[in-house]
This record gives sequence, C-alpha cells and structure tokens, in this order.
Amino acid sequence: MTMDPPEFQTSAATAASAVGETILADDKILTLKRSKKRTQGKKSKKAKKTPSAENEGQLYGILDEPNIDYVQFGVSQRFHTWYGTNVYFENGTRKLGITVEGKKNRIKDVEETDSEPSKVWLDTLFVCEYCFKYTDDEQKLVDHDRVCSYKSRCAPGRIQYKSPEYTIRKVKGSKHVLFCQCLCLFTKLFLDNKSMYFKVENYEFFILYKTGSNKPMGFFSKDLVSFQQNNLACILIFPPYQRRQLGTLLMEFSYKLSRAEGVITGPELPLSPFGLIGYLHLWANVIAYQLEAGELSERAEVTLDEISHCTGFRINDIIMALKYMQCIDSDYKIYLAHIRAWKKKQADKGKLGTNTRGNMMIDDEYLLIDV
Ligand SMILES: CC(=O)SCCNC(=O)CCNC(=O)[C@H](O)C(C)(C)COP(=O)(O)OP(=O)(O)OC[C@H]1O[C@@H](n2cnc3c(N)ncnc32)[C@H](O)[C@@H]1OP(=O)(O)O
Repeated sequence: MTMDPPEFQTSAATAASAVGETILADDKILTLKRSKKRTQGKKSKKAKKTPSAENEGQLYGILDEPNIDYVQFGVSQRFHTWYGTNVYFENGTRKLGITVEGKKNRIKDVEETDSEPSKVWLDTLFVCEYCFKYTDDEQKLVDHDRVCSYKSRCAPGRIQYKSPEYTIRKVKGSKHVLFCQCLCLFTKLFLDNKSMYFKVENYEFFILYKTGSNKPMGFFSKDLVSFQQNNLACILIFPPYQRRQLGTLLMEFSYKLSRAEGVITGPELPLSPFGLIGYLHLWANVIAYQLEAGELSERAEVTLDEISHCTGFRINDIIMALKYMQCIDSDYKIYLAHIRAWKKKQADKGKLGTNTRGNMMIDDEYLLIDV
C-alpha cells in the first residue's frame, strides 16, 4: 500500500519576519478560540492582497477558506479543518492526489461551468492517525488501519525524551520522507501561515507520543540549518489533544535542545496567534520562576541580558513576555514586585506554573537528547 504526495515544489523559502510589539491582552486570548478558524477565511478574503502575498499563498497552497470540511482522523475521530489548502489536490484541480490505495481519485464532480463553484472541494478527508496517509474513502482507511506498519511496528525515529507519560522521538525528514511529507500536508489544515510541506529532508521532526503508544499527538519541526538558529520551525498539537499542556511540553523541549547546543534562540517568526499565546505562557512562567525562586531570585535588579542568559530565551521574546505580564516599562525597567503579583494571580486562577526546578512539563531526568 503506497502513496506518493502531490508533486512538491522545490523552493524551500521560509519567512522570518518580526512578530512586532503585539501583545494579546488576557480578554483577547479568551475570545481567540471562538473567533478563529472558519471565520478567518472571510477576513482574509476581504483583505487586499499584494502580488507577493498572492505568490506566497500559491507557493504554500494557502486558500482563503477551508475547502475540506472534515477530517476523519483514524477510524474514530472526526473534526472540522481550520484552513483551506490546495496541497492535497492535483495541480490546478479539485482531484485529491494519490491516495492510500495508490490510485488517483476524483473526489467531487465539480461542475466547472457553475458560476459559483462550491467552496467545499471535499466533504471528508480520511487520514491515518499513525502515518498520515490519506484517502477520500472511509472503507479504505478502515482497511489501511488494519495493516498500517506505523501502527503495528515500532514508531519511527530515536527517542529523545521518555517519561512514564510522554515520549518524544526525533525523525529525520531525509529518512522517513513520506511520513514527514504526509505529516506536513496534514499540518496545512490547521496552520495557515507558511508551514512547509516540501523539502522535508531539510528538517528533523520531533514527534510526541503517549509513552507506550504509536499514535502521534503532535510534533514540531526544526531546520537542520537555520541562519537565525531557530530551535523550532513549526509546531502543531493535533486538535483532539489540544489544551492539555502538550504544546507547552514540546516548546519547552525545543529549548532543552537549544540549551544542549549552547545557543540562545527561539521559534521561527512570525508566530500564529495560537503559537504566540502558547509561547507567552511558557516564557512568562519560566521568567517568573527564575526571578522569584531561581538563579536570579537574590537580585534586587536584573537586566534583559541576564534573563536571556539564564533562560536561553531571546531578548525580544523576553520583552514580549514581560509586556504581557505588565512587568516592564517603556525604558525596559523590570518591576520584580509586579512579577510576584502576576504569579500569584496565575496561581489563584489555578493555572499551571513551573515546578521547583523551573520546568513546566519536561522532567530533566527523562531527557535522552543526542546533539
Ligand atoms: C512557530 C510556529 O509554528 S507558530 C504556529 C503555532 N501552531 C499553530 O498555530 C497550529 C495550531 N495550534 C496548535 O497546534 C496549538 O494551539 C499550539 C501548538 C499552538 C498550542 O498547543 P496546546 O497543547 O493546545 O497548548 P497548551 O495546552 O500547552 O496551552 C498552553 C497555554 O496557551 C494558551 N492557549 C493555548 N491554546 C489556547 C486557546 N485555544 N485559547 C486560549 N488560550 C490558549 C493558554 O494560556 C494555555 O494555558 P492554560 O491551558 O493553562 O490556560
């Protein structure tokens, strides 16, 4: 049972523009979930596109609106897609690329003469939750699920973290090309910015599993060579597993990698709104720990450089986090008393903080990083 992804484009350009000074206020964060996803397309349709934005949209397969209505993820989980993408379809058509059966399938009889063709190209995309191969036919997915080698054999890659709860495996894009390509295609359904789906050999992928299971719950990719030395290119926690602190776990792990490499770094920019709020959550908690109970706790005053050295976070990211916590003024003076107040407020809300070693989700004793 084989499947080749659609023809991949050859340019591997990735954009890294500044996030700027945007800080999401707490009340905005709470509305994020409701306002995002399928309304997103309407907004971007109205927005006037520059020619280069058009070209980038084409390069990355971005469409204005979701064109696949649902994903059936494995035999039992079904949910809406968030964003539109043409990367699953043959060039310039609404035909799905090659499926798990290795046959080209016509998905929907599109009346090309329709004055307004349907926005939904495909009602349901059936995706294997172990290897991310896809089809438009439910029975084919059921049949595939019985024989999927990623389900029955050992998961791919080398273990880099193994706690009683979670395992993270490093998978080389150059070695598991099809698995990584299919994973990247799947990501396009939930991330509209320029997530990469070609040239997977330029990346390594860190895949998250529940320990003892072969079922991926999320992942992040990392450039093998990054001029900005980013420690993470793209992150996704699959929708059924979101809001369980798993994004935090992977983000935290990405810093463990860069600390092992001895670099001060951070994720590739720009961040999506979810990426931004996820990172602010991690940065703020780790900084608060270091200033309150960690290496910098004895200090009456601290500089951004010192925080960066101690946490491994970039200075711009630290500034964003401190602004989000409302603990820094326009002259970059840091107010330690405000940090204590922020921490107390978080604890009162029952939010997860760091443990006594300054980690949120990762337990250092289970790290098995090879760099
Ligand atoms: C560099 C880049 O790749 S940027 C692109 C980032 N990726 C995406 O946007 C893809 C789609 N989104 C996702 O996959 C996920 O939302 C991720 C990876 C960003 C976060 O993963 P999750 O496991 O859901 O986040 P996690 O449970 O760790 O949340 C941490 C905190 O972030 C905030 N947060 C996360 N999701 C949400 C949300 N939907 N609404 C409001 N706040 C949120 C909360 O403060 C949360 O802490 P809390 O639950 O204690 O309130």
